[in-house]
Amino acid sequence: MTTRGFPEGFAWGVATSAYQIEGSTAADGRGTSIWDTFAHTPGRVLNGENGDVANDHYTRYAEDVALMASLGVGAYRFSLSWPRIMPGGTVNQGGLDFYRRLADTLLEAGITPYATLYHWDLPQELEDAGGWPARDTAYRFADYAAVVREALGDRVKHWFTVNEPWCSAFLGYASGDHAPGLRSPELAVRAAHHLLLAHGLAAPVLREGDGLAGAAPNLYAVSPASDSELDLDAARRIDGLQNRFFLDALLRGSYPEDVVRDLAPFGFEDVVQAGDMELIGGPIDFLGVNYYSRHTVSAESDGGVVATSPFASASPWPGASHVSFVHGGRPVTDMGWEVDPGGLHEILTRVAKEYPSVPLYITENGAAYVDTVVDGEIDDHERLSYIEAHLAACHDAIADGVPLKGYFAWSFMDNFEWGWGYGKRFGLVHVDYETQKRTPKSSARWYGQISRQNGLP
Ligand SMILES: OC[C@H]1NNC[C@@H](O)[C@@H]1O
Repeated sequence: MTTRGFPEGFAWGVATSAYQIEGSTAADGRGTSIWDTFAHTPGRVLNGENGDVANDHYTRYAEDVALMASLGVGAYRFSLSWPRIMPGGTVNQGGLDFYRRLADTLLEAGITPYATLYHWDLPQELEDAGGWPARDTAYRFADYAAVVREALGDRVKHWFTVNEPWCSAFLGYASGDHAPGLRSPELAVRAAHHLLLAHGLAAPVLREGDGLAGAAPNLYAVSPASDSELDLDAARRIDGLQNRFFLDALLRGSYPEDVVRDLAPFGFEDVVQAGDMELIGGPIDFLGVNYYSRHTVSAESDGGVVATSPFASASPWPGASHVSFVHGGRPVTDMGWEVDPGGLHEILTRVAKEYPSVPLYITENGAAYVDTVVDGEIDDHERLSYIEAHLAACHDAIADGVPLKGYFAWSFMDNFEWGWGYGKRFGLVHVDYETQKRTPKSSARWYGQISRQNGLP
């Protein structure tokens, strides 16, 4: 019974990424990624865990697609492993063949493939040549996009260029919490621009013919801890780096002046070259929004940090010194992130109101909670409630005129949660890593029902 219907054709999906689930990191010609290197470096990932095996999805993809279909989801957002497709800069048919098989299996099951080209697993040889701080990497990404479009464009029509460029740039090169684990704000601001330039160069390639493309930034609702001038300015800085830097560039073709000013001490103005912003702000068919929580920002430096790794790290916020994050009193997930579905409504209506109109997808939304297996069942009512509340926020946003076209739950199944290893479970489907047994949680069955009925009770 649906009392809150979603628009006809709304895409109900689940999402994953290559390094987090595939395993088989040396199979069929795959090259090394920066996450292979990072995860095998002691002290970078909890318990020394890595993606060598992960969910063994590379060999179990058909089983996983059949499980998705049995649940009733209609779309699947996955990522392509760049080092599997172009190790050492040369095309690897063995890697492309895997994604051809995956796309064909999805289509045969009636599931629409949505492919992300970059979900953080840069080929190591490109990092050795300078990584995202090096402008040439953006052009190598465009070459990769052309190979992918040629090989998979007959099967895949929906493309996302880069996933969460904020994470790749600021966790990878400023805080060091993510691969390649560097701690240089100067490198981070260069990386942020070149990830967006990579998007700008690749989007026209992916949009040739009947291709549809966008990017998938991670956006947060942002509030000051108080209405003091210092807290208001701290919130401005965080909102600028987390949200407006990416939204303005992608949707307006310019960077916000206040953020450019904040980043000037890190050499940011030298990074942008003539023509870059026209490329970055070029036409897209949709924008992905990855949303998890709200930042409540204080100018007091004795507050907390947003946990992005179990290890002590440097700040991922160049130019935002004396900033800390406080809890607003809401329940938190196993990641320590506040549950705030109102923040999703806030972000969606803000993008729809303040930026040129573009169709939106929730490309990631979900929650980690500690799951307990009882007689082979997992009753993950907290995760189900989290998703239900955020879907209600989506429904309200659509009623308020937001052109929301779909929702991808993060994640289809438990997987490698970066610096946290396998200890944080976001999946609708439970994975026993000893046996690789998949078990749908109560949230999976509920979500599949919502998908089939295209609406909330
Ligand atoms: O932290 C949960 C997710 N957030 N966005 C990127 C994904 O790779 C993460 O697993």
